Amino acid sequence: MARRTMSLLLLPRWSSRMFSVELDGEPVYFSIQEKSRGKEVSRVFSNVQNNDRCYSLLVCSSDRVEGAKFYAELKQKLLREMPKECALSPMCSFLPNVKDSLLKGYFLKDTSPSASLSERVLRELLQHEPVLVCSYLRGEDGQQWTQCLWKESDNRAVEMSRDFCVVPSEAPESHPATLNIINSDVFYNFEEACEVLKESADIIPEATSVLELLPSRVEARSKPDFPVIVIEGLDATGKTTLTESLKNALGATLLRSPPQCLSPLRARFDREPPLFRRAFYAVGNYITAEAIGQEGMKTPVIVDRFWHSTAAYAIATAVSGPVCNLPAEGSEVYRWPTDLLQPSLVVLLTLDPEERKRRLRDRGQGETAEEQELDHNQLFRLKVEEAYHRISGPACVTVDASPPADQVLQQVLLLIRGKCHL
Ligand SMILES: Nc1ncnc2c1ncn2[C@@H]1O[C@H](COP(=O)(O)OP(=O)(O)OP(=O)(O)O)[C@@H](O)[C@H]1O
Ligand SMILES: Nc1ccn([C@@H]2O[C@H](COP(=O)(O)O)[C@@H](O)[C@H]2O)c(=O)n1
Repeated sequence: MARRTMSLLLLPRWSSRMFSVELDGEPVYFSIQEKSRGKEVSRVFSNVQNNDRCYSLLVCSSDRVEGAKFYAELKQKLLREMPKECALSPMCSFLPNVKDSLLKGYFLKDTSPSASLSERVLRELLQHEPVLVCSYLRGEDGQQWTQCLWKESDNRAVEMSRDFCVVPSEAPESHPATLNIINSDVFYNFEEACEVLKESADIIPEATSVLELLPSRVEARSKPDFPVIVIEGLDATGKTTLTESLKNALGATLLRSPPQCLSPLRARFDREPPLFRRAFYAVGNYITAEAIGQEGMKTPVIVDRFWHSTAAYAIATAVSGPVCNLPAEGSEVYRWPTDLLQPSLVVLLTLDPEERKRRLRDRGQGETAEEQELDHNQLFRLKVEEAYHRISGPACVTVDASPPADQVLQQVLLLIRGKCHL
């Protein structure tokens, strides 16, 4: 019932929506108009042959947990049930500059001989799942495409609503994913991240175990007496090596985020869709912050990954395409959470990609799916690094991690002594 309410609510602004289909990893934008102006064909349809059929499916649930879970399952469901000749491209729809207006889904190009199977699958999805379904029809001139939003009637049959013409569109000012980053991919206070875990407890029982480990609320603590130094960087840039050496050199306490107590639950959340995975890492920072608050009264504290990692990986994953698609420097998505302890210094270790790969190979350990993505996808790696640089309050200080380990240590000790008077 919630799904239908949402669909109807969307319709009044349906014609103001923009659409984006990922072609070769790049978003291609189009919008819809009541009357066709000009004959320009959207690039989305440039390779569609006469007998091919195109559809779009957008997940629209008023319940974010249900929506996130269903979106994650949808691809497998479509691959399983649609004709094997049906190609899927990620797509989304959004109202330009309207926060939280992003709907994610798939664009389908079906080249199978008959429409019957795909239309049956889509009809069933429309009736039972939180989705909007559209089909695209080629105009009589063979050029212009129209978009028809499907709707249910009497709980069964599928009718088409009024058609709109598809027109190519310029890229919006900011990548559409930016509209939904706050509180879906990145959480800017403890309560918001906890709320996701509470809402997801029915479908992810481990969320309850995480909640039990959390402080009941985040207390406004006074700053620790000793400096707190965070070491950040992509995997295999030398964080573990450096943090261990710093611990010994400074007589410091070494902590990490996520903290040890979350280790048994980590693999479970790494398999979950971004909403849940990011909330898990977000609350991990608050557990580590509690420990920093206590240990920082006794010794300097070194922290292996903290907030910069949580936000940078989340933003880089949410935003598709090249680095220029990231939210601009100064965007609110790069701000530090209001209630999270601020370190005295954040050091970002950077490394030439080839050397990083060599160290990964030499280490010979397994990689997480996200780490494999870093290896295979140069764009993703660049986006993570750029997002690291753009996060503020505190900003990170970059250190070249390519010299031998003892030289990197000396370089960072110099920085610490300069900044933290140790
Ligand atoms: N400065 C250095 N020069 C050469 N090799 C290094 C240097 N620092 C670390 N290494 C080696 O590179 C590999 C990766 O280092 P390390 O495990 O410290 O990275 P990491 O950033 O903690 O990785 P991850 O985030 O994946 O845990 C290790 O085999 C380590 O011995
Ligand atoms: N504070 C953190 C720490 C880590 N992450 C996520 O974990 C992955 C990298 O961690 P490794 O321990 O394998 O180096 C990466 O996928 C980050 O998304 C995080 O979000 N926040």
